[in-house]
Amino acid sequence: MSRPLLTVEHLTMRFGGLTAINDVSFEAQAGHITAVIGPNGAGKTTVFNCLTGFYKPTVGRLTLTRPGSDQSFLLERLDDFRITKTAGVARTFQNIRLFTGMSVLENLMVAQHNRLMRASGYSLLGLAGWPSFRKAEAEAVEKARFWLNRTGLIARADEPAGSLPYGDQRRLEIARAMCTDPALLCLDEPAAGLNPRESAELNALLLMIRNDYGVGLLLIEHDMSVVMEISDHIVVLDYGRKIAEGTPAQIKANPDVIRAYLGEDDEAEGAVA
Ligand SMILES: Nc1ncnc2c1ncn2[C@@H]1O[C@H](COP(=O)(O)OP(=O)(O)OP(=O)(O)O)[C@@H](O)[C@H]1O
Repeated sequence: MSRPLLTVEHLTMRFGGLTAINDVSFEAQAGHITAVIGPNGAGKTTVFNCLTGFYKPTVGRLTLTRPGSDQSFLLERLDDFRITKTAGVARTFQNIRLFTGMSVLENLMVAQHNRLMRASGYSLLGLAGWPSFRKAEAEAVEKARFWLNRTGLIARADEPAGSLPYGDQRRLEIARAMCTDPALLCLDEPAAGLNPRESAELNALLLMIRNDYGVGLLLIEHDMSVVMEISDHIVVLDYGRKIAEGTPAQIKANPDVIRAYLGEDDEAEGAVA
């Protein structure tokens, strides 16, 4: 069997006297959607921040193995920009972070800045007209337009990103992350603030990315209608510890998860429907 896309081993993160993550281990596979769930303060965002280089873990090993190659990267040893560029880990944020004054298309061009600068030879002359830059620029526009098509945003390519409805901005963030050709896409609460129709569109988009591009998705989400419908595997955290992992059916039936997070009353029944 091929190696997992992501292997998290004994991850521990302490902030002074507070242990936000305590000896957490799990795997995420390429072409799968893995969700990390748990109550507020359980440590979900801290896991993402360790994976994407915002924090250096106190203890633990985070291994990313690019599919179809033997290349593995220890993420905790890479600078944050190399985590995206070399290891292929992209992320979106709980609070949308777009360049709101730039157009939708320009937001996707910025995501490809590294490739364009390389093609320019890092010089103004290069920017002005080297053939390699012009070719890279045309490819970057093509890739941006490709993802705008796939996310249903192509008609809005020239509008300022900040003028898009909230659900469109969330999809634009995902399109921007996809423009970096990630092996692992980390999404921090992508359904936050979406109405039921937008949530359903988000589910379809994430399933398309999983199915058509074989990307591994790692998802933090409180909306159980999203988590239970699209996840292949769920990891449950509580007070920084992993208390369960398994399929959606296993997680829904797990007494520890019900006690700590999902709840047993009618309200929780609705939450996991
Ligand atoms: N930079 C930091 N400094 C100190 N404490 C932190 C820091 N980042 C997170 N924490 C603490 O770590 C714990 C886990 O926080 P984290 O944001 O990872 O939880 P979460 O599961 O993502 O919560 P939520 O669902 O509310 O976003 C919390 O007690 C939080 O206050």
